[in-house]
Formats: sequence, C-alpha cells, structure tokens
Amino acid sequence: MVSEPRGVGRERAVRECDVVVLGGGPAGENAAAYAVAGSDRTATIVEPELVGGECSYWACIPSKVLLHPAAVRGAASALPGVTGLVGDRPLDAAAVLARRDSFIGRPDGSLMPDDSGQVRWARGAGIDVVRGAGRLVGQRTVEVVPAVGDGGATVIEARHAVVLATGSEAALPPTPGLAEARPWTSRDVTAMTEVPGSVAIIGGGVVACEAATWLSALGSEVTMIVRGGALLGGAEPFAGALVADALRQGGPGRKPVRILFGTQAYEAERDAVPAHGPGVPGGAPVTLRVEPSGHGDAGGSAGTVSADEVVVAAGRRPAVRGLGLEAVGLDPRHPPRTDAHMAVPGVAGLYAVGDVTGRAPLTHMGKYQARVCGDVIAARAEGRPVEASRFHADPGHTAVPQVVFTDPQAAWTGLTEARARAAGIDAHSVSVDLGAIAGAALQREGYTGRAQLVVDRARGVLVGATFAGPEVAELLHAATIAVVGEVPLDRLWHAVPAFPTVSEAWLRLLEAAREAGLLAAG
Ligand SMILES: Cc1cc2nc3c(=O)[nH]c(=O)nc-3n(C[C@H](O)[C@H](O)[C@H](O)COP(=O)(O)OP(=O)(O)OC[C@H]3O[C@@H](n4cnc5c(N)ncnc54)[C@H](O)[C@@H]3O)c2cc1C
Ligand SMILES: NC(=O)c1ccc[n+]([C@@H]2O[C@H](COP(=O)([O-])OP(=O)(O)OC[C@H]3O[C@@H](n4cnc5c(N)ncnc54)[C@H](O)[C@@H]3O)[C@@H](O)[C@H]2O)c1
Repeated sequence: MVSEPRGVGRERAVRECDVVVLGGGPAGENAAAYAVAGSDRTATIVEPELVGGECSYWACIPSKVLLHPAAVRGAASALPGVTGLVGDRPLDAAAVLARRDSFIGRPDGSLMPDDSGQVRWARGAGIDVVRGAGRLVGQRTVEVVPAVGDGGATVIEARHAVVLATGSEAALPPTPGLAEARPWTSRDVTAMTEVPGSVAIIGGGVVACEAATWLSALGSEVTMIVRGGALLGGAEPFAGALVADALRQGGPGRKPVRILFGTQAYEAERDAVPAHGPGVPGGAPVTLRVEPSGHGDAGGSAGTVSADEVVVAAGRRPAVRGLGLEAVGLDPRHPPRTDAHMAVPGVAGLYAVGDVTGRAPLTHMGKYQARVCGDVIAARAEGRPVEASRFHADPGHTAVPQVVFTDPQAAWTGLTEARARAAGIDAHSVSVDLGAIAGAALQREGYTGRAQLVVDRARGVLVGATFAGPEVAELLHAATIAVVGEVPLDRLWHAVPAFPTVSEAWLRLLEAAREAGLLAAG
C-alpha cells in the first residue's frame, strides 16, 4: 500500500512506498513495472513533464513517424510500376505532421502532447504517478516539488529502492550568440508545427542525419555543419559515407542536402526571437559564421550559412542537474556510476537506469537496464538471490544495437573493426555488396548497400556487424543474437537464410568468411 501523507503541516508532507522512480521515460516505466510485477509492492513514478518521457513525445516515436514516409517515398521512386504513380511529387507535409501528432497524442491546436494513456497504463500496473521534479535528500528519500501550482514539496521515503531514470538533455555548444538565437533542439525538430523553408543543422551524428532526412523529404533546404570528416562518427566509415552520399544526392521529391564537413559554427546572429513552444519556428532568419574546425584532414569551409531555422544536434548529456546526488555523497556533476545490477555502489537502495547513467543513450538499452534493475529490486525485496545472468546488465555492452532510420538506413551492433583491434582482438572483417543479393535487388532498382561482419579470429565468433542500405534495420537482430550468444561461425553456417530475402547477405558473408579461412578447417 502507498501510505497516506503523514506529517502534513509546517512544510512538507511525508509519504512512503516501496519503490520510487524519478523519471517516467521508457527506462523509469520499465524499472517500476518490473519491481512490482506479481506482488503487492507499491511504486511511485515522479515525473515533472510527461509519462512516456523524451522517447514517446519528442524523440524516437515522432522522429520515426516523420522518417517512414521518406523511406516509402524513396522506395516508390525506384520501383517501376509505382514510380509513375508518384512522379516527382513531394510528400504531403500536412498529412505527415498530422500523423506525427496522432502518434504523440497532441490534440488539434495544442503544442503539448497528452500522456493520459501512459498514466492509465501506469496506474493499471499498480504504479502511482506524482507530478513534480524529484531530488534525493537522503538515502532512499526523495523530495518532490510540484510541476505546477504553488503547493508545498512532498517527501517520499522508499522502503526498498529509489531509481534514477531522469534521462538526458540536448547539449548546446558554447558558440557566441547561439543560445540567444533560441535554436531548435531535437525536441523542436521532431515536434515542428510547420516545415521551415531552410534549416542549418549543427552536428553530424544520429539526430542530425535523421533530421536532415525528414526535413529534406518534407521540402526544406538543409545545410549540415559537421565538425569532423564523416557522418555517424561511431559507425564503420562505409555506413556514414553511404548516408552522406544519399543525403547529398537527394532524389525525386527530396531536396539535396549540403554537407559542410570539417566545419564549425563560431558565431550565430539573429534578431531577437521571443520564447516559443516546442516546434514553433523562431520567425526570424539566423546567420551562422562558419570556419574550418581543424579536425583531422576534413578540409572545412569558411563563410556564412543563413537559414530560417537552426537545429542543434551536438549530442546529449545525462540529466543530473538538481538531482541531489550530493545528498548521498555522490559527485553532482557526473552521471552516477552503476554496477551490473544497475545499483549505485556505496549508496544503499539507489539504482540508475537509462540515459542518466551515461551508458548507451538508446531506449532499448535503457529498457534492458530497467528490466534487470526492476528484477533485482524485486528479488532483493523478497530475499531471493541475484546471481543468475538475467540479474546482470552487461556493463561492457558486448552488443549495443543501433539503427539510424535514414534512407538508406545504417544499423550496427557490437564492435567496429577499429574498436575490436583497439581492444586487442585479432579482428578480421568480411563484407559483401547488398545490391548483388536477389532479395535486395527485388526491393528497388539500383539498391545500394553493404554489410560487414567483424570476426574474432582466435575464437571463431562474431564481435560486430554493420549493415547499410535501404530497410536493413530488420537484419540487425540476427547479428545481435550471434554476438551475444557467441555463436561459432561454424554453427552459423547451418542457419540457412530464406530465398529470396535480404537475409541472404548472411550466407554471402559466411562464404566470404570461409574464403578468408575464418571457418574451422578440419
Ligand atoms: C530525436 C531523437 C530520436 C531518438 N530516436 C531513438 C530511436 O529511434 N531509438 C532509440 O533507441 N533511441 C532513440 N533516441 C534516444 C532515446 O530517446 C533515449 O535513449 C530514451 O528516451 C532514454 O530513456 P530514459 O527513460 O532514460 O529517459 P527519457 O526518455 O529522457 O525520460 C526521462 C524522464 O525523466 C524526467 N525527469 C527529468 N528530471 C527529473 C526529475 N528531477 N525528477 C523526476 N523526473 C525527471 C523527464 O521529464 C523525462 O520524462 C532518440 C533521441 C532523440 C533525441
Ligand atoms: N535512431 C536512433 O536510435 C537514435 C536517433 C536519434 C538519437 N539517438 C540517440 O541520441 C543520442 C544523441 O544524438 P546526437 O546526434 O545528438 O549525438 P551524437 O553523439 O550521435 O552526435 C553528435 C554530433 O555533434 C557533433 N558535436 C558535438 N559537439 C559539438 C560542438 N561543440 N560543435 C559542433 N558539433 C558538435 C559531433 O561531432 C557529432 O557529429 C545518440 O547517441 C543516440 O544514441 C538515437
């Protein structure tokens, strides 16, 4: 049972429950649900904004709703019999934005999504929702300041655990004039209420590439300002190169994107722009002065970039500000360190999951950590052991799957060849042209793509895989299973892909491995 507030009076009401979760994003929701499942334990999610978090309303979901029409449009323009039906026509931007609004539950004329469905889910799962910002004030104790109104703070004491799941926030480079120009962040560009005529994007990572894809497909003139010499810096170079080629090339119904590699914005200028809601254009053009960044041998441009809107996509940082980490003896400037149980060492009953941990900032990884964390909390509450594998989240992230939903897509898991070598692995890679595979050629004319496996020669197992090409996302999980399961290549040889699917890439990759002597000889 959640106890009724006691000690209501002078300053703060105090209440108790079994598990308190700060943050109602995907990681927090899963930690709470797993911690109470099948028991009479009680959990409270503390959330100042929307239950469902960044992912549901301002990140994964709306971005994918905006991207899918671009991919379908791309396929349609490369498929005789269909191409003539769509011609050069652009996407119907109003319909795409309306579908995005329906996915994020944003009613007509409102800028704020409606999270009542997620709140209903939480309450149905036995989880209480308290609206407010939480912070640690002691071991297993948090203080909640209401999100709206001038009501007093509430203290919640957790009998078993407090879970930090406050996510991350967009990082803003310290470029003079940039903050004053009120740039769009990923929140705005996913929530945009209209499509700007022209956009400058600062960054060349995942957010930048995906946003450039949907903006150019919806009719914006896009310029990307990229510090380094490639897109998708953490990926195999061929994946970033394929995405860059496609963005630059544009296509029927899609504007070509200008990419300035090796270039940094050093000053932003814009007439005063009033504060505005998420996704509302600033209403005044912005000018960015750019210069070569000096990163590697990426070249670089000097001059100015003018656009109707500027999007900052320069990474994210864990949301630890104001979280009260110092109240339990932790450094408030850094994400809390977590062990394999997602517990914070040295602080009894404290756990952290999702982006706030500073581990891989991806929804599926946060949810994985949350499942482990919730199970550990439940087991410990019931006095059960937590030795089994499912109670340990892989701290080294043997295989973090990542899909970039551009067109073509880039998808990878495990280590790149360079990282494997840097880790001391006797790594050998094999790759194949996806366009030569019957299942891929059937998908669209001129299918262009590549797949690569990174093999640990000493152990005869995969340590990484990358796929780049249209709609390769669904190829990824087989690779993740092979890497996590440490399936010997000799055994993978017997996993026969169906004909004619793109999965036949696996057969071609294993043949390449066989030719390279990576399969057992005897
Ligand atoms: C544009 C974009 C697209 C993305 N697309 C994908 C994708 O396709 N696939 C993917 O896997 N990942 C994607 N991501 C990453 C994904 O959004 C995050 O990894 C995910 O949202 C992290 O989940 P979380 O629960 O840790 O945090 P969040 O979803 O950020 O939720 C944290 C919650 O904590 C709340 N909070 C903050 N401070 C407090 C406090 N003091 N007290 C209580 N609550 C607090 C916040 O209001 C928020 O609701 C994308 C990110 C962006 C920016
Ligand atoms: N499809 C998906 O799974 C998906 C989609 C979007 C975001 N995400 C997650 O969100 C995270 C954040 O995405 P992101 O694209 O913001 O970060 P990122 O780390 O992928 O890319 C950041 C980019 O900004 C550049 N940059 C950093 N500091 C800069 C500065 N001061 N000036 C100019 N450029 C600078 C970097 O060089 C890089 O190109 C990603 O790590 C990813 O895990 C996932």
